[in-house]
Amino acid sequence: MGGIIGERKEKKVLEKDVLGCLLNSKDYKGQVLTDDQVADNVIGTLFAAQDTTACAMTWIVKYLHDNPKLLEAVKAEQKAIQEVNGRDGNDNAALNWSQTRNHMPFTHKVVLESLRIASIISFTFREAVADVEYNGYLIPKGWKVMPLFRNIHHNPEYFSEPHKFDPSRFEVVPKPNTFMPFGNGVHACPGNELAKLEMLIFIHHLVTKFRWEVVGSESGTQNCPFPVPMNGLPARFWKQVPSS
Ligand code: HEM
Repeated sequence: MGGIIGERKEKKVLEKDVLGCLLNSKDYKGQVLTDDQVADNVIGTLFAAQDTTACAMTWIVKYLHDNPKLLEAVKAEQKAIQEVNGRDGNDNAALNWSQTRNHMPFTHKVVLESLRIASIISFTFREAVADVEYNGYLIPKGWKVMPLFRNIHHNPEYFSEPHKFDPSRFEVVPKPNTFMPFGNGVHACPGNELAKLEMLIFIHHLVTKFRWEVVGSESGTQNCPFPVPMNGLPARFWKQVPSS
């Protein structure tokens, strides 16, 4: 990273990508970020954005594989969209925004249920900025508090049969503060909508173009640091021949 600041002075760095924004950003005193701060932010974003979404997608592949009836329902929904896009004879017509927002209600519930069960980020930290009394306990100012999202997501009081993969439970909106795969409050995930969009697009292409078989998967979960199936999810994929 040694040369970035030097080069910044000579070249106008692109502003439209993440690295460009970081290299060009200035604080209220007009100070740019140091190379270490730029590197920290790039690594942080990769960690927060890429690994989380990749883990979520791994679980989606597993849950759909393990629940053939749900897979069929997702396929039906996605094939209907594919058919509409192929009507003009163009099999490769791209998905559009409205289709991802309005024509994937079941797939969307599959995404939410995957996020609930897998609880990719299972907890966060907050610091009490004032004394707080909660349920007869005093949390003194300055103490750290660790909300455990996974415990809330797996609490049968909020989600009946919490270990059952059941996307239909999202036909009813969960009670406030019981479903927080992207956290909550000022530090809630800014990539929330992007991540869900990526998952919908991924599922569309996965189920309309491929069939797959999980080979030799093991039960259990491994945290590296986000949860993935134990020893990964070895799978074989076949490209489907488009139906005439
Ligand atoms: C399935 C994918 C993802 C999950 C489950 C996830 C989950 C979370 C959670 C739980 C937090 C902590 C919120 C809190 O402490 O209240 C968080 C923070 C964050 N996420 Fe995500 N995230 C995902 C994808 C993304 C993507 C795609 C991006 C960026 C493109 C992103 C960027 C961030 C950033 C920058 C923060 C820190 C926010 C802050 O501290 O103010 N995440 N994410």
